Amino acid sequence: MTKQKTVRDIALQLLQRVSESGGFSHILINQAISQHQVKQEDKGLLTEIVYGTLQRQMTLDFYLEPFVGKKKMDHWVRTLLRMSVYQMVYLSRVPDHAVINEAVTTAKKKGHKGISGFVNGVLRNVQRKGVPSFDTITDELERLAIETSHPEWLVRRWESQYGFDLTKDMCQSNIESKQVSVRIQPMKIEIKQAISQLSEEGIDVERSPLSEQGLNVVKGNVLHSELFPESLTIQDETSMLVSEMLDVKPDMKVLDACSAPGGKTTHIAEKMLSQGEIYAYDLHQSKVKLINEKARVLGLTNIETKAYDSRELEDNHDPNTFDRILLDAPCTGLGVLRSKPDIKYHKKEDNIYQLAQNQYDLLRSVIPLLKENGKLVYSTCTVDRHENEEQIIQLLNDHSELEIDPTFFEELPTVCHKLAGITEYGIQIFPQDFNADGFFITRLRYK
Ligand SMILES: C[S@@+](CC[C@H](N)C(=O)[O-])C[C@H]1O[C@@H](n2cnc3c(N)ncnc32)[C@H](O)[C@@H]1O
Repeated sequence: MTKQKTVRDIALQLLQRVSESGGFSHILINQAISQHQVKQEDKGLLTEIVYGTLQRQMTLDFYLEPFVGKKKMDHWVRTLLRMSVYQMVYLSRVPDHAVINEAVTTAKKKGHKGISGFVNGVLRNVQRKGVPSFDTITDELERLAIETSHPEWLVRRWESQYGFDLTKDMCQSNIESKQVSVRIQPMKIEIKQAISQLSEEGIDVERSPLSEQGLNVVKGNVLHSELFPESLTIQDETSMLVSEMLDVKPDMKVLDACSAPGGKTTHIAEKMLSQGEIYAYDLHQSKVKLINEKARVLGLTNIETKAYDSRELEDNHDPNTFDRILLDAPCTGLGVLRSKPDIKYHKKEDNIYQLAQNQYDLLRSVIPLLKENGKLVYSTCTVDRHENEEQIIQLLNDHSELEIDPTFFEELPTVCHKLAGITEYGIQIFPQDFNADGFFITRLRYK
């Protein structure tokens, strides 16, 4: 790290960039770590400050309100106050005086004496008087929104769709850290062997109940394992469940219509033991390259990629072609707010309806390509009935020749059978169910 850039300087810069560009925080963090050569021991603190401040942005503004009122300030000053209060309230290992001193130094460097005096005054007041209590908010949905830092429209929408208790659990789980999981490449290592090698490397894992290739990390950093990345891929276990439910066999012809960056495509390819054929499409060449790179690292050769608009695949493939189709559709991503907390501040309710139209167009365009005895999995990483169950209801209305594959429910892992999100149209997995990403998954077939 260069001398003049401290971890907190980098954190401030990153938070500014995320809010200005709406860019994804995990990508920016990784770039900053390599660009500033952040030391190993500082990576954790940097990640914690950036994610924590983003994850709790609305809560932090609520905490600051009595001390700053409606005062106009530059965006970077607000960001500096937010990240400082985040550390004072949530990071017990960092002493308050150190946080305040560093914030004041940054304010002096970036602004002028007046600003550093203001930052000093606000933070010392927070330290002396403490942050306000949520009990002052009488409306329970507004309180939940502020307490867990979710936009109020979203909390109200979830409550109307899933009820208060589920919504509360979901909001709470969205601000906690989630389970890290990995998928083994079974052509390179057997799962038992992977468990014992990881254990020798000081990494404790448990088998995932959702995928036979999945391991949940209990202790240690898998990125440091010798098995990574050729034999291990980082992937949420709920995401693994999607490819499991596609029920592929090695000799099949498979379409993955929205496939970048290739997490599920490569899982499917592994399940097919790199045999058969997978056609993996995505809109842009730059994204398609990511799939090729993943496949290369994992040694998979049965994937043919192409930049293509999957709403027009009928021009590229004959009807009745594929044994299996996966449509892992572009969506609002409301199930992955823990990894991408910026989504909750940028997405608007209208986006749900815009994306739903796109999802439906994609669904309608891939259906004719399914073989008569084929299976089509529709999935999203979002939690919203309009993008999920309601799409399927509409599709079944418009296509009376289709039905939900009844064997889908039988094949779901036992741990899923009693989940609150199971309906006759598929399964909605909430983030709190497995401490992992929220997903909707269903499977269709011809009657
Ligand atoms: C949820 S992501 C897919 C994630 C991927 N299945 C994985 O597991 O790594 C949805 C993808 O759909 C792509 N997409 C959006 N509209 C599309 C279209 N009309 N045709 C093809 N791909 C599209 C997006 O670029 C995005 O990469």
